Amino acid sequence: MSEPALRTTAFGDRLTKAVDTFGPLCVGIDPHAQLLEAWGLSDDVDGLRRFAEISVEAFAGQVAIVKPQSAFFERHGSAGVAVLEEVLAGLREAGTLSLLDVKRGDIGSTMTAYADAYLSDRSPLRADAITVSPYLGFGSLQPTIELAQATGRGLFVLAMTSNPEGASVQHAVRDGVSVAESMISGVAKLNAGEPSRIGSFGLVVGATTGKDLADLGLTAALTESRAPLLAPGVGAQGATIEDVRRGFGEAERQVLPATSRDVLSAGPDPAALRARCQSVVEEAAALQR
Ligand SMILES: O=C(O)c1cc(=O)[nH]c(=O)n1[C@@H]1O[C@H](COP(=O)(O)O)[C@@H](O)[C@H]1O
Repeated sequence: MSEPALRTTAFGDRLTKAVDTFGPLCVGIDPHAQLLEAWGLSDDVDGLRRFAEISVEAFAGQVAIVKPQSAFFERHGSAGVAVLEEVLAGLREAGTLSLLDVKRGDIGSTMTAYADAYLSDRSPLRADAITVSPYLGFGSLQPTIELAQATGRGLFVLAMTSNPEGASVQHAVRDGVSVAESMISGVAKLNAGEPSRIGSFGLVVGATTGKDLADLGLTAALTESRAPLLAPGVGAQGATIEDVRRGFGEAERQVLPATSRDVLSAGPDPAALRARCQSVVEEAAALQR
């Protein structure tokens, strides 16, 4: 499939507007088996669909961006993936930005197919942005970069992940440059030509990594990259918004703190989910001051 060069409003521009309107929070839709049970739902496609409907109803129009995690839909097979399509369509209809968390990474020719799957205007699984893994080499992301640019979509490139195992790869140094820093430089180049405060190409930098950012001397590079910084790990993984403020230094204004279980555990009542979400939105507003 080849895509016509469509140039719509860049993702970075749309994200900047969404953050200005709703504040910087990203809420995840992660239908864990335990959460389905806690919400009184069955661990099957019917339970998944109800969970997804309630989540979209609760979060659309409340936060800057919503991040469905593909794995929790895929574990229900093709019918689960159909529910993921419904989530993405529901967010689109509500005018809420979607970030599909799929962490794709493969050789370039296969990345072309992943780009078609998630970033093409024709795909039923299209999202405003996706997460990608650059650990087959930053250059392997090129097909997704090109299609994102053509269709006004975005990518979030894994740089410093929130899990403790990530450091063994991401802190490794070659020719005086850490792997994480080389990912930041790659993204900075992509954002250089974009006019808005933040670019369309983001980085994933776990909220749990604050001390490492200082130790590796990365906060200035993060700021200069103009990348939106997805910072998962707030809540269930132990990080707080205050940790983000301390750890990201001057880059804090680019941070989208991300949380899934911490907010979802307030369900299934949509009003309770919205209330929990709003309390994190208020906390996260401190990052923009
Ligand atoms: O790309 C991500 O979103 C991500 C990157 C990372 O470094 N750590 C991380 O936890 N995530 C995702 O963020 C979500 C975190 O969920 P909670 O721990 O429930 O808030 C999950 O969907 C993870 O897959």
